[in-house]
Amino acid sequence: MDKLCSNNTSIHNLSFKMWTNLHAKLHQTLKDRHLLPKEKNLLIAVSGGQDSLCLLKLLVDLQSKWGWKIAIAHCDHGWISDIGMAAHVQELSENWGIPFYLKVAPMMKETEAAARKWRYQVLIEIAQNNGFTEVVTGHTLSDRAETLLYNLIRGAGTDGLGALTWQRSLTSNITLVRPLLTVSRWETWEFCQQFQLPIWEDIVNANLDYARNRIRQELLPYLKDNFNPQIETNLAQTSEVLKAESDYLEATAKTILETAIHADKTQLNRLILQTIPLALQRRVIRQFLHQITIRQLNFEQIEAVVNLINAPRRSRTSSLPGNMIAEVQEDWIIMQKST
Ligand SMILES: Nc1ncnc2c1ncn2[C@@H]1O[C@H](COP(=O)(O)OP(=O)(O)OP(=O)(O)O)[C@@H](O)[C@H]1O
Repeated sequence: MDKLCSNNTSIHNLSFKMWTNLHAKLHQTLKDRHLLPKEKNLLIAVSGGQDSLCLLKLLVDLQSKWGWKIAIAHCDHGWISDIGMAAHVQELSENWGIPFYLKVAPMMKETEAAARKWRYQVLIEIAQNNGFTEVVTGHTLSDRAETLLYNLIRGAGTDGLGALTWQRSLTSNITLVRPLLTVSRWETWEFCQQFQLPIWEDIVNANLDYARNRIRQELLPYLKDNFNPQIETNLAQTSEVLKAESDYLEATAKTILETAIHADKTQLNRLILQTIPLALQRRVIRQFLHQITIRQLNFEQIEAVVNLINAPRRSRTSSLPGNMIAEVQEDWIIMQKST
């Protein structure tokens, strides 16, 4: 279901146009990072929670300075816990006189991951069908810190630790933008209180069965109280640094892979790989294996192939996903089906 509602009646909440530190901070971030250029068509993803409401109010207040066209998108996952949420966001958009797009999931999404995947799909669809070039979300500095901890605990490498980025391409002409990555959840809450924004309390956020909620409500407060009051900011900054480093290493590895790979795409030249540092060897091997469609690799499997770079002739790995093995033949590491 796809629905557009627009209403240009009184914009009662928006008449209160006070300029706060958060307005100034966002305005400066947008100028410094060129995140949302002037005159763009912005589709703001609003769940109804404090972060996306804060984002919405800030962008609406900055709209006249930047000349954007703004609309709201809400995705209804069909969960019982979300009953009333879509109507709440729709009412807000009507009161504020902002065009509103609603998508309702045809079938209830069973997991958080499935819901997220569907959400991005439908946000792209709405943007594509209605000429929006930027999809904007309310992810905060606190989300960034939580994502870093979540991925660290799961054993992610540098790429996973720098996962939540300021922007990324959703399609060739639609960009996902997260302008609140230097704003904490505490700041968005205070802002919502100040402007009496009608926050929708998502009861799923209170469910401690979810690892993310335990990180937010138990682990981070513990680390804050017992280790470092600035932990959220520090983790978010670490994530920012790691993102730049992993981008650089990935791009360098890609260039090396292009010179080391054989024309038949199944062999890698060991002499070239022997001259580069271990950090790059691992990335070249991983990119190579991804290219030949071996994707779900664990640490040991990548290390087994990396070890072949300096191994004696005829060495080989044990079986890798996809029933493949890697074997040394002269100066080459060769991928083949295991027999
Ligand atoms: N049901 C929804 N409809 C529209 N936008 C949403 C919805 N849920 C979340 N969003 C957008 O995504 C942002 C992040 O929300 P949340 O942290 O709950 O999602 P997440 O699944 O953890 O994020 P990610 O997409 O990075 O995994 C919100 O600030 C909002 O902009």
